[in-house]
Amino acid sequence: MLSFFLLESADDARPGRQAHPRTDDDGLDDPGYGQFLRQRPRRHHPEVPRQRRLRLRQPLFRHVRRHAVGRPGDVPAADPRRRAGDVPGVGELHRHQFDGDRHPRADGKHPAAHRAPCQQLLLHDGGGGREPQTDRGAAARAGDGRTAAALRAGRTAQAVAPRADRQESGAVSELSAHAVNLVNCGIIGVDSSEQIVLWNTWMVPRSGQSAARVRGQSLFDVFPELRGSRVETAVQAALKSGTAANIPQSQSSAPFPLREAGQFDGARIDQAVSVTPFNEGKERFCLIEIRDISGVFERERRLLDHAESLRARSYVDGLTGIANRRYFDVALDRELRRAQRLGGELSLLLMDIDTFKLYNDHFGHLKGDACLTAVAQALAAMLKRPADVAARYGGEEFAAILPDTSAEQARAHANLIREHVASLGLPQAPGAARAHVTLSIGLASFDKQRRNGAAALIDAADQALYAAKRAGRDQVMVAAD
Ligand SMILES: Nc1nc2c(ncn2[C@@H]2O[C@H](COP(=O)(O)OP(=O)(O)OP(=O)(O)O)[C@@H](O)[C@H]2O)c(=O)[nH]1
Repeated sequence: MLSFFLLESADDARPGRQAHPRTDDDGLDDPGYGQFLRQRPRRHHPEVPRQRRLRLRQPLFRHVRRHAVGRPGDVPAADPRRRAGDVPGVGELHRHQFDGDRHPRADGKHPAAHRAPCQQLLLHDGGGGREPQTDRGAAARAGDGRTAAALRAGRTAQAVAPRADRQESGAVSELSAHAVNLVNCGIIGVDSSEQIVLWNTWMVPRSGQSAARVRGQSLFDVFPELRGSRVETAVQAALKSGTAANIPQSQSSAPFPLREAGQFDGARIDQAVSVTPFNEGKERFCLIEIRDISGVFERERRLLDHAESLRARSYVDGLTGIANRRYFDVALDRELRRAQRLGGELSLLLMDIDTFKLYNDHFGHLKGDACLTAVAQALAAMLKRPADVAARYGGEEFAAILPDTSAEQARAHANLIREHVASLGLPQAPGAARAHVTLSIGLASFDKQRRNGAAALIDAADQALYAAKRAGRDQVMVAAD
């Protein structure tokens, strides 16, 4: 059952008050709507005692406009999170309805006797400024073959006749009108000449345009930027050949200049737009549905960011913060293929901290970890080219990939790295060959004939590293040809 609210604003109650345009709750100029509210109580309910009228202020106006459908005695039902007491005046509104139902009036008549003529459904007409259709025939008409005429007349608000008198088709039409204004998406109807005949309540605060302002105007005058767009093509195809279309997200995520309700200078909301033709009598119309999918986009973006950060983390060594073995493998493969393709040079360094077992045994594992991290950071700091890669190869072993670097250049750079690590002055354990932490480095370079794969290159660098160890540590050895 539909609900009927009897309303009067505090301003309206003042005698002799001059009617003047009022700004509606969306901050939009909507004189018709304000006037409708002001005039209604007196015109339609002269017999209701003044003291029983509600004195509504703006917050309640907003609430009622948003939650105008319910049953007598319901708490405002459109928003289940709200209860009657949440908005000042709403509880009163419902009490008022109860009172009207339960208690006899001063003149002894049961309120049911005066309720019928007072029945009004306050359904926002999108700022149309029209009187609601109070004649019972209007509801019925809107459901029959004259819907097209009703659309042209812009009847987005419809009257509710007493239920007993309602015709089935009229009731269906009323429900449709309510649904159009309650759905959580934008609905625009255009006729065969692309003029707007339907503009639901959702559109008003997001476009900054009331139904009264846009009704009868060309869609492309209201939104000039849509000219030449995929939306225009889709609307024309719908009107000319009856083809429905979804506007692909890839072409534009926000074709209509719509923003969060009430935010006229923020970013546009992301939109899913569909265009559907329909016929009414001999005339073809087109329905444009606009759904706000900003939330979906935002969630997608967050998921992508999360996936990206997981991927990045999966390539980082947890202890030292430089690339891990997994990344080293991927990078070496990529650089080798590049060198093979372009005939370029590529050198690989394998580095090992000398007598690190002694270090660990003397200072303990935690200090050992700190030493590994310091050496790793020193190594990374020495590799400045964007394509260079410093990685922890495993345990106390590190690797460096040096693209576009010959064996001779790599040897010089390896010595700089070794000296830099030595210069850190990290104290070694007693009994080590040096008083500070040092590196041994094995070097191998890409060779198209013999060392053209990752395994061969790593093996050659490894052998050079062990040669450096055998030769006394703290030195660079180049793999033999
Ligand atoms: N603290 C710490 N120690 C590690 C880690 N990974 C490997 N090590 C230690 O590194 C040491 C490597 O020792 P060895 O392989 O015998 O080689 P070394 O003592 O460095 O001697 P040379 O390589 O011949 O100079 C071992 O004691 C490992 O426990 C790590 O992540 N943290």
